[in-house]
Amino acid sequence: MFRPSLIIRRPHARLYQPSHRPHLQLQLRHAHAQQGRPAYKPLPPRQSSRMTNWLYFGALWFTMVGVGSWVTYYFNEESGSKKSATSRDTLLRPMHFIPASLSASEECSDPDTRLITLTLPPGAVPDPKDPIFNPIWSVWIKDDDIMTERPYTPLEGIDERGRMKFWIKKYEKGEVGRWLHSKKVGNRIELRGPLSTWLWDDNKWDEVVMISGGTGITPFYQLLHAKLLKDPTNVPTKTRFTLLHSSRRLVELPPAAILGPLLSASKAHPDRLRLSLFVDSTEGPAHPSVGASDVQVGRITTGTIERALSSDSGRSWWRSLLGVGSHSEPLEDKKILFLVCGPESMITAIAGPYGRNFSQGVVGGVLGSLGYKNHQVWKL
Ligand SMILES: Cc1cc2nc3c(=O)[nH]c(=O)nc-3n(C[C@H](O)[C@H](O)[C@H](O)COP(=O)(O)OP(=O)(O)OC[C@H]3O[C@@H](n4cnc5c(N)ncnc54)[C@H](O)[C@@H]3O)c2cc1C
Repeated sequence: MFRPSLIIRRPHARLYQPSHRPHLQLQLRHAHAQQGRPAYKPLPPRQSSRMTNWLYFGALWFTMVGVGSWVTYYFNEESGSKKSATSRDTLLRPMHFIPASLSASEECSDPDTRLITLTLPPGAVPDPKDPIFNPIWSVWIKDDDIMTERPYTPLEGIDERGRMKFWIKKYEKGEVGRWLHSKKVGNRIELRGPLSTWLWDDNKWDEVVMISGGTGITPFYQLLHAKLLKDPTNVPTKTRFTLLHSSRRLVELPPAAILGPLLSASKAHPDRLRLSLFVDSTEGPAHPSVGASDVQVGRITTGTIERALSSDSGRSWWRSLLGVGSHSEPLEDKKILFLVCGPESMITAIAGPYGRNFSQGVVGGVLGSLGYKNHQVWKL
């Protein structure tokens, strides 16, 4: 997901794909002009008398006034519907950029990342209950300076006031991430969306295991926020979630705004959510809300997946997940899904490389060695 090869560089022409509506309006005007032509056709010559002339000019006058009134009325009505069509166009939509305002930009313990909040203008806020906002989705944010766009994941979706919060990383030579970090509160940022990243089904999986690295946690946080964190009293799915997240150092772990709710939910509902954090090393600057005792040191391997799934479980959950000691159901029939998102090297180590042309490729890496098949693994 965060591999540079997935960065979609669209031709500029597509960024400015004009609305089809002005074109339609032009067509309508043109059509009416053509329809109007016969009204100006010279009438056939007649035998005239004074009375006939009066009747003739009277009828012509009424016709012209009538046609004129109709045309005026029609175009006024048209412009009314055009107005509402235009305002509908300002809703957040995939085909049109709309202006949002940067309403917050907060530093994180990792100086390469920021929590950025963008707010849509009131007329642009879509209905958050629209199924199109079913997790997992993202928006394209446009860097106005170089006319380049990148997808980013609203952590908590979109609220009724049009706010979307993002955890965004900047790269040393990266374009849009650095540009976003440089923006100040009040600045205008253009975006379009939603872009459905991956479709979720409340009833499809018994277990969903998410494995992320760095900002690859954002789609998983979005999913968990929608299904568990937002309203723990009304959880629409029976799926049990496990999140295994790794960062290089403590300081690079996600900010408290992300880890706090996850840690609380995993403590309050261990039967619904398990969370394990991994770092390469505990040396270096501290993280404000996570200490060395809260993390495991090392990469995610076969052993760490097994251990994470079995940790504090007296109910042998991991045994059924991994098929250990269970002969009743073949592993590939289990309703378990692994979602993997992060740097390409991590995705390859956990689930094998992507295939050609952005296809999923076969399952390899740790999950391949555990026996999981393509329908049980998705590389975001
Ligand atoms: C669906 C989806 C959702 C996403 N959500 C998020 C999110 O919520 N948060 C987030 O931070 N990211 C997210 N991303 C990643 C994001 O879209 C960008 O890919 C990322 O921010 C990098 O973009 P950039 O323009 O800053 O860097 P780019 O300019 O694209 O550069 C990316 C990398 O390539 C390197 N690079 C750049 N130019 C060169 C060069 N000339 N030679 C060699 N190397 C170079 C950079 O140093 C950097 O390491 C998401 C991606 C997808 C596909």
